[in-house]
Amino acid sequence: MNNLKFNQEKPIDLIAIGRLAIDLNANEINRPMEETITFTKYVGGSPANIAIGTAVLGHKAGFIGRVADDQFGRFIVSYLEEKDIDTSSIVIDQSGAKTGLAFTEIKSPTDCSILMYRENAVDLKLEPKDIKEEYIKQAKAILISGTALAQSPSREAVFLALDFARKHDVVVFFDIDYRPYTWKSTDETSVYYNLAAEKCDVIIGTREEFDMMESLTNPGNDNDFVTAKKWFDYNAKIVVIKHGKEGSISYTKEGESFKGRSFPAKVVKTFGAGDSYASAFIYGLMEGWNVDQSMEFGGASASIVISRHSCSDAMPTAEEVKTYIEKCKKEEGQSV
Ligand SMILES: Nc1ncnc2c1ncn2[C@@H]1O[C@H](COP(=O)(O)OP(=O)(O)OP(=O)(O)O)[C@@H](O)[C@H]1O
Ligand SMILES: O=C(O)C[C@@H](O)[C@H](O)C(=O)CO
Repeated sequence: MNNLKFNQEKPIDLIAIGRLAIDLNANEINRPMEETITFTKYVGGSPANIAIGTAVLGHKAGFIGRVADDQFGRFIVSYLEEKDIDTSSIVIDQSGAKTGLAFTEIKSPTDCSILMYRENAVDLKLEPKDIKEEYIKQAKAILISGTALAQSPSREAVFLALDFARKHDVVVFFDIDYRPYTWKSTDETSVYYNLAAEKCDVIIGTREEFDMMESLTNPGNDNDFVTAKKWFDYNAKIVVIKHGKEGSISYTKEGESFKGRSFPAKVVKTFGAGDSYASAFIYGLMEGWNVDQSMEFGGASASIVISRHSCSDAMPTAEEVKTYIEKCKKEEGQSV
């Protein structure tokens, strides 16, 4: 059991809101992008990855976002539909805005970076009129992703979605998803992230992302408990701080804390860990599992995805994750 209350009468498990983009992952890995010749195209964008992860795990996902009226936009919508994700609230944008491109550089399994082409990005053209109250009302939970707060009108659209979620008994997950290249200043980032976080039930971020959020209000703090405690005075029930290979730590409003382990991984690339962790963690919570069981599921999913070339295309089924956990525990001599 956990401390979240999902309304089981709602037909959609999780609606993700925000970035639908394209990943172009280098095929010639373990070298700088200057030496890369070919790339493989995948659907990308953190909230898109999380929605895809949710669907592959076996839950019903939906999406609110905008795509460009071009080949990339059609590829994205088609891929989501193949995963049985509801695309009825994806708007085909006619402004000429372009799909965000993430060129990924895999210099080594531990030295990866992303070259972002996000000029006039279509995902940030999301408008309040794209947010349908009747659609959000159908979800047990929504996921907002911090990058969608970076510019208007996307920013206002997200805050409207938050208001509808709070009005209709919809649990709100906030993946901080801080991508500096999308913001003008850290002060602006910190202010808007804090305003959004006040309305959320579960906040997930890395230590560095929380440092950014606290840069104005509690500069220099690196204490995870101090970070988490602040949000329980608002709507938060669970706060998760991710620590890469070291795993994760969570705190609950009731005063519990849990350490999430990481799992062995034959790392191909590091990115994708956060999105796969989030989708599997949310899956566990929606299944009614304990917070620590859900964290374990998230950690195992992450170790699978970083061992594969893609993010979205690499998302595992619930059976794959469970089997991997059992395999690791057996090899570690633990009772399964
Ligand atoms: N090298 C690794 N080996 C095993 N598990 C890992 C590794 N890196 C990350 N993880 C798992 O993934 C979770 C999330 O990773 P991380 O803390 O890097 O989040 P993130 O920075 O949001 O990820 P991303 O790189 O996708 O942005 C960790 O808590 C851990 O469980
Ligand atoms: O979220 C992004 O814009 C980048 C993603 O598309 C990419 O898959 C990644 O970095 C996932 O963590």
